[in-house]
Amino acid sequence: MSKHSAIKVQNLVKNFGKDDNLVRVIENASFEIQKGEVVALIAPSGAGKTTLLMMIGCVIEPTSGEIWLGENKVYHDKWLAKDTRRIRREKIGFIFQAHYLVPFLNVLENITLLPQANNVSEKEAKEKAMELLEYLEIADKANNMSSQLSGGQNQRVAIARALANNPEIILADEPTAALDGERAVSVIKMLKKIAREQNVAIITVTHDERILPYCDKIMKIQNRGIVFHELKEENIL
Ligand SMILES: Nc1ncnc2c1ncn2[C@@H]1O[C@H](COP(=O)(O)OP(=O)(O)OP(=O)(O)O)[C@@H](O)[C@H]1O
Repeated sequence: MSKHSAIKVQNLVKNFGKDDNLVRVIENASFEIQKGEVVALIAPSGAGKTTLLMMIGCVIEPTSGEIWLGENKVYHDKWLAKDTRRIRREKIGFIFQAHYLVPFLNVLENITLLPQANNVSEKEAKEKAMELLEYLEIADKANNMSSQLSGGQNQRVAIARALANNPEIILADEPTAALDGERAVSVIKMLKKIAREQNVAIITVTHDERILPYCDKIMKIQNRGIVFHELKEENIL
């Protein structure tokens, strides 16, 4: 296990159901993603992108195999940690296509919600949130409600929320799908900056060709396994 490794997966298998209803989604997938890397996960609908992301995020239990997050082995044919929610809270930031900000809380409150649930003081959580909003150039919206923000602004708030716990890994499920070209590129550039400056590994599920040139690698689910493509124009989709 190298100290630069953020995610390592070995012989991962995921089936849903059994007998006649058995659905084989992932079979013997093995790969490693380094800290600071931005990886695009692409595959046809139903190929298992969300399932793979949610297994890495300790949300869906694999059928078998091994998963390391940083230096911690979290899964080996069963969860090795008693409390997977805690791993999730401490190590992982999630960003979704729809931003899922809480509508009756303002921007600042949305970002401080999780750190406060993790026993960070209100003052400290707010300071960190303001720092993130400034970094994402949206500090002037701190006291606005989500409904008063544009799609791109809400998505930046969702990124700030995902970063609020200093995660080692960000898992994003189509974060730019709802955005026009310019905003999509601005969001992926932001994610790349975060990956580089904060040494965070990012996997982003995407159907969005516009953002691929900003990723370091493309990871595809093919024949229920994982293959990587370096980013050369002719390999894109
Ligand atoms: N809880 C479940 N029970 C049974 N089958 C499931 C369950 N969740 C997902 N599946 C099946 O697993 C496969 C992979 O689903 P998944 O949502 O991971 O695909 P995806 O690549 O993210 O698709 P999309 O691009 O359409 O979002 C699909 O065939 C789906 O029907």
